[in-house]
Amino acid sequence: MAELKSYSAAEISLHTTKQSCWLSIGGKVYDVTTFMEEHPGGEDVMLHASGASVAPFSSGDATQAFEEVGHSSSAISSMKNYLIGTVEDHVSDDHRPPKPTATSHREPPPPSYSLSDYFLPLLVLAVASAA
Ligand code: HEM
Repeated sequence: MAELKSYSAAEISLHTTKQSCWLSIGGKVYDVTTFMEEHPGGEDVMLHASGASVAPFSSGDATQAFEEVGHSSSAISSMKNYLIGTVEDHVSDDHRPPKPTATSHREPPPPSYSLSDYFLPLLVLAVASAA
């Protein structure tokens, strides 16, 4: 597959009109200009989600808006038709910090044997052989 072009947030935010509407969803950039009219959710939601001026999505990131709708898997698979590139310097998964080494390096607890672990079977053996 050909390398996807990477776009800066500034460039993406220039495409927020009916004439040219780009959405940034999950670190990928989608040009939905031709799809807007057919979009079952309407054109306005797309314009809003792309809008650099809309407060909650000030970076023009439509990921949250897209996910909140709970789009069907067919909607998700149709997204590839509009894919034009990736977001430059994208921080994946809601700015998740780098993997904490403490949890990824958790060691299993050492096996602990108490005296009764040995004593009990021995006692059973002794009783059995005495019988
Ligand atoms: C490339 C991006 C997108 C594609 C391909 C897409 C596609 C679709 C499709 C196929 C549906 C019909 C229901 C379904 O199959 O889930 C739908 C519904 C909907 N979409 Fe999108 N969508 C996109 C982005 C967005 C964004 C950014 C929003 C912003 C909020 C949005 C809001 C909605 C809403 C509200 C509905 C529900 C309509 C209803 O059931 O009345 N969509 N979308």
